[in-house]
Amino acid sequence: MGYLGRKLAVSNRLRSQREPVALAAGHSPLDWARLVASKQNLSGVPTIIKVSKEELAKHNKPDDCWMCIKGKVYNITPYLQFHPGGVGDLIDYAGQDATNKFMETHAWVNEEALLRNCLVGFLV
Ligand code: HEM
Repeated sequence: MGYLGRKLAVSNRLRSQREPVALAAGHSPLDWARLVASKQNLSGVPTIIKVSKEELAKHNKPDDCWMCIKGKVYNITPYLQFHPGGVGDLIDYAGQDATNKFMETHAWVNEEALLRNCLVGFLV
């Protein structure tokens, strides 16, 4: 099975087990893409920083939510309402390294591109 076939198989498996998530008006993937294209800094920090595990752990609330994926720490707060998988699943990983869960769920998702405006820095 090729890449797209695999993506479809995993995607269908996830969908068959879940109710589709209703995204609020103005929070479609296209709306998020527009925000990314605007190049607005959504990270909450003026410049990229080094983040310790302890610091990461402090940002564990919806209105102050950092998450590490593949060594990069992102401010997920602006993205929460846009996540096609819903807020609930995402918030479980607030202040944590979500790499394993992310890869299990949707290895095909390009988080570096989607979250480039949300980059806080690097986990050290
Ligand atoms: C913060 C980084 C994340 C980003 C940028 C992200 C992005 C996305 C995107 C773009 C989709 C749609 C994928 C597709 O249809 O092909 C999706 C779906 C999903 N995400 Fe995430 N995700 C993130 C983290 C997580 C985490 C940590 C979980 C934990 C469980 C999760 C759970 C899900 C689920 C279950 C779906 C499937 C929703 C469905 O098809 O009904 N995601 N995510």
